[in-house]
Amino acid sequence: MAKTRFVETHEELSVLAAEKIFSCIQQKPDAVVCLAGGDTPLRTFDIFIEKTKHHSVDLSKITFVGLDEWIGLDGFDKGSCRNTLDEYLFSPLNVKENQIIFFDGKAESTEGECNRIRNAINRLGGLDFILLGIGENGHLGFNEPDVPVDELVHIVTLDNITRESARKYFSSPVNVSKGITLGMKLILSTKEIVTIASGESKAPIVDQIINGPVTHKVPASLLNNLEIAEFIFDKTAASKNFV
Ligand SMILES: N[C@@H]1[C@@H](O)[C@H](O)[C@@H](COP(=O)(O)O)O[C@@H]1O
Repeated sequence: MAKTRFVETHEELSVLAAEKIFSCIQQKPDAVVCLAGGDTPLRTFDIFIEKTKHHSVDLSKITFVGLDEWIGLDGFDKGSCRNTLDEYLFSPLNVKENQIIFFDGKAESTEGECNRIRNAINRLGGLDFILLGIGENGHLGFNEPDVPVDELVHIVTLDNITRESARKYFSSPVNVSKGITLGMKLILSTKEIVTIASGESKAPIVDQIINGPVTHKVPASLLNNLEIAEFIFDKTAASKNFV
């Protein structure tokens, strides 16, 4: 069974999540780490950056892997997953390009891009740590409800809730209908998984994850079966279950 922690605030959630990433890289200075984009982890990144600077941690052997990207966008597009990670994590930490494995959502061949990322992660022996957010529909990365769970890396047609929520990341309208993402098979085989959710908009899906069945209709619920997985929910996201 996964562990579930309830904390009062987004700040507490961020401190805990940052500690998890920090402890992983301290134990394994050449860890392969995947950190989701989105809004929820941004404060986690700040705290992680402060900690690494405070302790003068050498991150030069860490590999950072991207979780997902909107098809049609790349790191130069403000609001893309890569652009967010560049701004909030990679640039402040001075991470070198050869330490980053990230999807190019503008690649000529999307299947080729899936293969490139799949092979790169395979060569590294898989992921040591992943920090995930949860979509309002329960998605992880871009693994939408009902996606096949036996994929390592794949292209997904985004559902309406995801397209709708995309608006918060972009200052002008973007037409995104597909995403490229690490698949559930790869995510679930990660050695340590931390999943965070904050905000009232996540309360209904968090309630389903806590009280509903483990089902591929709610991809995040699949984490419930894993010992190495931990959920951290703040009071706003877990309002129906806060203890
Ligand atoms: N595809 C991304 C996910 O990688 C992210 O973790 C999730 C939650 O995002 P947020 O933290 O902004 O709520 O949805 C987005 O659509």
